[in-house]
Amino acid sequence: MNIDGVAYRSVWVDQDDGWSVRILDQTRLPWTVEILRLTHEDEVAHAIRSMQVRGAPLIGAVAAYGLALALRRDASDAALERVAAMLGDTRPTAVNLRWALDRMLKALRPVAAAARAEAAYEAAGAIAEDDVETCRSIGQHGLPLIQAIAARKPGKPVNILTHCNTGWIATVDYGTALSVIYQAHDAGIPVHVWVDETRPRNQGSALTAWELGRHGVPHTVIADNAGGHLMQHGEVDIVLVGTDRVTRQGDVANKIGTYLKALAAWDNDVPFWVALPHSTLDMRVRDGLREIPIEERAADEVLNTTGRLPSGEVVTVRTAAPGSAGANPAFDVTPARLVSGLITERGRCDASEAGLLGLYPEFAALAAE
Ligand SMILES: CSC[C@@H](O)[C@@H](O)C(=O)COP(=O)(O)O
Repeated sequence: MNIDGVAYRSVWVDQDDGWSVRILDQTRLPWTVEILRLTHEDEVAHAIRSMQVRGAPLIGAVAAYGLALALRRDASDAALERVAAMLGDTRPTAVNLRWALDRMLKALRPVAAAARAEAAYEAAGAIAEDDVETCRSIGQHGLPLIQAIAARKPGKPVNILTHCNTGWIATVDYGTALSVIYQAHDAGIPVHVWVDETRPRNQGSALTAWELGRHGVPHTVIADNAGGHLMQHGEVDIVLVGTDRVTRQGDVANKIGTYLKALAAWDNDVPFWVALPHSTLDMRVRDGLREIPIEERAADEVLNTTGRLPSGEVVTVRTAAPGSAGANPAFDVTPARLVSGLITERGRCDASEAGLLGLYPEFAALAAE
C-alpha cells in the first residue's frame, strides 16, 4: 500500500545489501514513519515482543526472515532448531507465528547446511508473497457483503465498525478485515469506518486511523465502549474484525474487547464477520476458550498511555491512580455462535467445523484427530 504515493510492504529484504530485513517501526506510528534495519535474530525477537512489528500474519513473516538472518551465520541443525524455538516463544496467541516457523523448518530441515541460508530467504519470501496474495483475495471475498449492504441504502455510506488494526501493516500487504474495506472504497462504494480506539495500545486510534487516513477512507475514532451504543441506534451496518487464531469449531481469538463487540452485535442483529488468512487457522484445537493461550502483557500498558505533546514530543504518561495495580490480557475469545461468518482467501463460510472443512477439505484428516 502507499505512504504519500510511495508503495510499501510491511517487511522486505534490503535491496542494497540483499540480506538485512527492513520493517516499519509501528511503535513510532502515527507520528513518524521510521524504517528499521534488522540484522540479527535477536533484533527480530525484540521487534516482535516490543510490537515494532505486530499483527498475526506479519509476525509470522518477520519471524521467517529472522530465521534466515540467523542461518547466514550458523546454518547447523542445532542453530535451525534453537532459533526457530526462540522466535516461536516471542508471542503466544497468534498461531501464524508457529505456522510460519513450522513451514520454514519443514522446508529447511532436509537442505544441506551450505545451502540453508539461501533456501531460508526463498522460503521466507514465499511466505510473504503468499500473505500478499491471500490478503488481496480476502478483500475480494468480503466485498459482496459490503455491496449487499450498500444496495439496501443507496446514496448512504455503509457504516463498518472495526477493532484493533487489521490493515496492511498487520500483514505483509492489504490487510485482512481492512482489505475488505479498502477494496470496497476503491470500488467506489461509500464507506465510513467506526474505529475502536483499542486500549491499551491504541492500535485503532494510532494505526488503523493512520492507515485509513492515508488511503482516504472516511473514518471516526471512537472509545472502545461506544460500539454498543452506536449499534443500538442503527449506526453500525456490519462489524468486521481480524483474528489471531481460529479453532476448528470456529472460535475466534482476537484483540481484547472483540468479544464485547460480538455480544453487542448479537443483541442488535448487526452482522459480525471475521476475516482471516489460512495461516490463522488452528485445526488442532477445538475449544478456543480452553485451548488458546492468551498473552498477558505488562500492566504498564494499561496504567499509562502514550501521545504527542503540542511541542511534537512523544511522551508516555501515567493515567491510573498512583499505586494501583493493573492487569493486561491482550486477547479474548469470541465463541463461534456469536460469529456471523468467516471471510477467507477461498471464500466465505460459517464459523463451524463443517464451514471450514467446506473451504479447506485438506484439513479433514487433521480435524478428525
Ligand atoms: C491481521 S488481523 C488480526 C489480528 O492480528 C489483529 O486484529 C490483532 O489482534 C493484532 O494484535 P496485536 O497485539 O496488535 O499484534
